[in-house]
Amino acid sequence: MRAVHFGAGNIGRGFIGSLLAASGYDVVFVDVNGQIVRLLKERGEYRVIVAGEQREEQWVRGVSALNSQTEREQVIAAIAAADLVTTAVGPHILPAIAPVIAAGLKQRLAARQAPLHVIACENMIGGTETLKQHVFAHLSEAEQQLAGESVGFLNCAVDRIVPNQTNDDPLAVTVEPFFEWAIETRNVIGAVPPIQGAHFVADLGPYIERKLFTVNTGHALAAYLGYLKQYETVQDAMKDSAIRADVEQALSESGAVLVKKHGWKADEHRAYIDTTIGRFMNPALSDDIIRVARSPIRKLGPNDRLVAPAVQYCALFGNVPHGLAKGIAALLRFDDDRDVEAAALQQTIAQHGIEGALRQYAGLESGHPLVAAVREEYGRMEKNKS
Ligand SMILES: NC(=O)c1ccc[n+]([C@@H]2O[C@H](COP(=O)([O-])OP(=O)(O)OC[C@H]3O[C@@H](n4cnc5c(N)ncnc54)[C@H](O)[C@@H]3O)[C@@H](O)[C@H]2O)c1
Ligand SMILES: O=P(O)(O)OC[C@@H](O)[C@@H](O)[C@H](O)[C@H](O)CO
Repeated sequence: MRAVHFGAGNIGRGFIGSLLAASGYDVVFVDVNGQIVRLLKERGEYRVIVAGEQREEQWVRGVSALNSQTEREQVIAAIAAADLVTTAVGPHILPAIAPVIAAGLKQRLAARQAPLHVIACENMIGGTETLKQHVFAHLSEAEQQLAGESVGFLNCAVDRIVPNQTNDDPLAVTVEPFFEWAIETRNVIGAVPPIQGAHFVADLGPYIERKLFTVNTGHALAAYLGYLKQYETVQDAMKDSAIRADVEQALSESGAVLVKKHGWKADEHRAYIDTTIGRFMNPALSDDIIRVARSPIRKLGPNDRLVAPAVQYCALFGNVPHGLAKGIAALLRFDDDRDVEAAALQQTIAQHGIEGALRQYAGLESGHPLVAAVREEYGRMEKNKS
């Protein structure tokens, strides 16, 4: 079995590539990072360090790599011969990789009709569906029809905390022990792709929302509130009892939405929240706040981790979730100049106020009750810097 994986970064090497190799796939990583591609080619293996109560090392073997900028034809040929194409590049990169995936599909469709599955492992609702739309924009109607018969685009929810790496070996990747990969079977063509440890589900909706509105919501609160108090890592921020209480409150609010909307059992969801908070506090990891806070405009999106559960909470319960509102306010205060989205967000706020930013990026009109709550929290942060 052959898999082509776009994005040999933290989650690509630390989770997807490692699980696919363990499942028996020959994994070809595709990346634009020349050093990582060269080392993967030279060595054909790398180390995953699982950092929990014990430290465990696993070797991922039999992998290779291609540079999508300089080896485009080889990437196309690899896709044409693959059983599985996966991505972990970041939502904003999906349009950039769509042309080469489309070219691979064209070559494949001309030669054979064996099923191919495509899975985008990005933190977003409908990530693979979004990738499909970008890919289909590069195919003719006839090609789209053919692709519809043999290419299954499967949405998924992917969960494993993989921080920015500080190992001496640039290929080694330190990860947490926990992982969960829920893959929707709705668009499977033929048999589900054999992936060890993946959880195949008929309807991904409850799983992606549980993951995004718990793990990523809590992470966002810890990062944005931690940034305001000048902590460097999520682990340090979570040791601050006030931040931890704020994370807890926001997760109780998003949890109320998830339990009511999807029928997750309240006690089981409570256990899921507790596990999540334990993961944020894992003393064997050091996760930079700047990584978790990255791309605040994306994270302010109407379907993303803060605004979506907050708006749904307002609609379901008729009042405002103040913990989530505080998270949104803290996001609006994120002004680290190493992050291009943070700079653009601060420029929008300077020109149009936080109401303008909430309208433009979150789709929230000024009359929405959440806006007043965010404004209040935002003002309080100005006074207290926390
Ligand atoms: N790190 C985590 O804890 C984690 C967990 C779950 C999901 N995710 C999601 O996975 C995705 C990747 O996150 P990450 O943390 O691994 O980021 P990362 O920056 O470590 O990895 C992204 C990789 O994509 C590569 N890339 C960029 N442009 C490319 C292109 N045009 N073609 C091929 N490769 C390209 C980069 O060089 C990099 O190696 C994001 O959507 C993120 O939300 C991350
Ligand atoms: O990757 P992002 O920018 O969407 O979110 C940052 C972190 O919350 C995220 O990478 C988590 O570590 C991950 O989603 C855990 O599964």
